[in-house]
Amino acid sequence: MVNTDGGASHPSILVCFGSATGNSEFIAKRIHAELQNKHGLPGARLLAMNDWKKLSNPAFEEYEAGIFVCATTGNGDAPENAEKFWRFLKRRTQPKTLLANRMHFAVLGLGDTNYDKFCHMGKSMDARLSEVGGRRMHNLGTADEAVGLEGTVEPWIETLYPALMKALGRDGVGAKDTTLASVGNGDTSNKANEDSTLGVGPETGREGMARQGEEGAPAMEVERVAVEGKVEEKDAEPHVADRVGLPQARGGPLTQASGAQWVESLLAPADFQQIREKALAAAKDRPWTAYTPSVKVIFMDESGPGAECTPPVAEAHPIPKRGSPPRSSTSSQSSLPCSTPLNHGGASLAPPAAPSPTALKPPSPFTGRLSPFTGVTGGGRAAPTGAAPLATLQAQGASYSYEHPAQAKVRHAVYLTKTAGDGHHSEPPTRRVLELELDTQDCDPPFPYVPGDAVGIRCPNRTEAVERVLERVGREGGRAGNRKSRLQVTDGVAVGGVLGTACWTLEEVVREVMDLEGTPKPHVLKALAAYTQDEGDQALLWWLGVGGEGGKALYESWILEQRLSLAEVLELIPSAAPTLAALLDLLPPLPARYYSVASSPLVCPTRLRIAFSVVEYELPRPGGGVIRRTGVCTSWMERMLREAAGPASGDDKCLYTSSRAPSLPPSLPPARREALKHSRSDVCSGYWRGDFDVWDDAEDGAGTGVEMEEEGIGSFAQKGGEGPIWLFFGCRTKAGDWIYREEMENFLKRGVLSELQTAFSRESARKVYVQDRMQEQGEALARMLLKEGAYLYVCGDAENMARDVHASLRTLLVQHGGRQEGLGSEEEAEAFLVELKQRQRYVLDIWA
Ligand SMILES: Cc1cc2nc3c(=O)[nH]c(=O)nc-3n(C[C@H](O)[C@H](O)[C@H](O)COP(=O)(O)O)c2cc1C
Repeated sequence: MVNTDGGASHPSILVCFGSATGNSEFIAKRIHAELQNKHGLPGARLLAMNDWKKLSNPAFEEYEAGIFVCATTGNGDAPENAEKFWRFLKRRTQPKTLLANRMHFAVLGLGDTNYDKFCHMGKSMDARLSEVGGRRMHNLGTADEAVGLEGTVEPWIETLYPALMKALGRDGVGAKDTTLASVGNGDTSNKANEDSTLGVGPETGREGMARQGEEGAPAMEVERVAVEGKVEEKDAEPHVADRVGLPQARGGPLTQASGAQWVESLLAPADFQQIREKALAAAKDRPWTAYTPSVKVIFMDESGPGAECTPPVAEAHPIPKRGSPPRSSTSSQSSLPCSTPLNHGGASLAPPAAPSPTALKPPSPFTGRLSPFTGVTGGGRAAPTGAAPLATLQAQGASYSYEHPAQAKVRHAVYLTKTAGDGHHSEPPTRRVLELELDTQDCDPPFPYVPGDAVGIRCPNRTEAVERVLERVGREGGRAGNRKSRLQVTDGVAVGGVLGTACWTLEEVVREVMDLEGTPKPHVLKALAAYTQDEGDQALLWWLGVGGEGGKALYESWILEQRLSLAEVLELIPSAAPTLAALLDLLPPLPARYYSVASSPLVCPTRLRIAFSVVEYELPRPGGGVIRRTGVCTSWMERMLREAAGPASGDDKCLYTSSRAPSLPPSLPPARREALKHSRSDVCSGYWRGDFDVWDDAEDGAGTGVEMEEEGIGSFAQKGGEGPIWLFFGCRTKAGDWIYREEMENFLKRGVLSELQTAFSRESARKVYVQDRMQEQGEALARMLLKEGAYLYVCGDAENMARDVHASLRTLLVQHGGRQEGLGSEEEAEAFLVELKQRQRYVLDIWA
């Protein structure tokens, strides 16, 4: 959380965020920095919405302008750091004159159209601010993560600034950035307020922004910053080597981007040449925009004051405790060595890309870091509604977070999928699912978790990416050329919270903190143009960054569709050499990747399991062929484990395991302990109450969809007698990726499961999915849902599986419920399903 008040008495502008996974926070930080550094508004205050009372002037209604960036989480809910504020704002007793027609406001909502209540918070907040007397200075923006946030966010921000300046009566004053000509639809009239009284304000979604772009002045036309070849040295700090402004375009022949092997497949050189020529033509006679980073990098001198700074391991990741944490039942068990009973169909290690043979090493610390999250994962993945893990965590007094992660050791890792070479199967595996057990025993305070939690793994950037960036920032000269140089960052925008006050080495910052793997946003490319020596490269980056006249289409087809990372862009554009300050300013922090917990704290509170697919996929390559891509974190985990494990030994099922003796926590009742010896599942805290479940595991993506299976079924088992439990499970092939098969069959045999329906999509000419199996069992399912009060849990892919399952449910309800149940049409069935969701009887844990 950012301490945002800075002591200024009556700042007039608030930039507030409500964010669960960091997107809104990052956007708000960027807006705040740009207001301060580019638009001459140093009084702007940045804060998480809940922190409004911490301001030196907590009378939020007295601020002249408020910019609200808010995500929607849960089932249309406010993120935790906005909840309090939202409760305050929507209080019925709030006077209609709360904002006294004084505060000008703008709301940017973040959401995902895979969810039912798309951008519900943004829309509601926009409407409510208007209801209580705020004056809307800019259209509501609704950014959709399903198609990429930047399509809405970038134009919304571009048009926000002129609208804000107009609202403050400062048109053009203090604006250093000449992109301010476009006013967008900054209607501050009362009409704008009237428009939003229905609860959904005038929107600026993707289409809305397109319209707005047509009306506003195109950015290309207004960027007129003359830089006549001068490289300005703006910062007087020793060792700060920020080059500001654009070097003189040299003309001369285009540099042919050779592209090292790791990006060679991304773009044919011939295409590249053509593209650069187009960009040059588009950029002809266009002036450039300077870029001024708002962060300052101070390289520490070994003998100077910096010698006292603390390296990040000790200082940047202390685990803060809030008072003395109360010992919960979970945490009290945390020092016990725990069981890892392994009795499932794990595959022997048959590495598709085995490392060079080495001896098996003893378990080593997991160099990634763990941070818990409120039931969410990156990439729009949701943990089940109803779980409140972070609250649990906080109740226990620990406050691990992205910035303060815990460290864990790997105790055990095994492939759950069978692979070619395991002695049983000659077919290559369709995919590899790895189960990993992490030991959090050394965490102080304990690292608690509950079923339904997701844990974030912070992994480093790929070595190639790190090397590329180090080489480029090294061109800045001075200490930026030395990867071991310690540095501190001040006025940091994006990564400030992660760096804290510790001094990191240059290499650490590049490897662990900046996101080099994400696709760079257009504004990043535009800024990069200012750090590029070659005329063709400059034109290309600028063209991609400003959009318009083909640049936007190129950005989509070349950067977005190929999912080029920043490091790959640098590889393809050899003359681009941004400074470290620029990168720290422009890039978001490397995000944690979230995985649902696949174990139960009651079996062992200090052993935490996750199961994930090693992400590998292909994208169509422009001009034919395919581009192979791999997931950053899952590949890293697999590689790390392989390196630790050494070569596969014939009958070794485990990729990696430790020698700890298994034992169960003594506090469990004897009967329960006995039961647990025979299964790896356990009870959970009341979340799973259901009667049947659907898990589909056939899709790509890092999640497996099965991770809560143990929890769910274990919970049902414990609750025994509440009703039958049906499980629909889908994957590609029975032999290849039916993970946890043994457990499922065991549950069936023991009567824990009443029905197990499997669907294998690649076993026959006709693809069979879980929804097909559900149709076959339509009558029973409709009866359970309509008459027997069944609960339904759907877990897995959001885009295809969850949608198809939903459609199937509608159909089977009409077919088997029909008129006598009041479900004569699909619309009526849909209304019934919506109600089921509201009652938490139809719960989704899905991800795109
Ligand atoms: C658990 C979870 C629940 C979500 N629920 C919704 C929702 O109900 N409606 C919506 O439009 N988006 C929903 N989203 C999508 C987020 O709003 C979207 O990913 C956004 O970019 C997150 O921004 P943040 O990182 O600032 O939290 C949900 C995402 C997660 C992870």
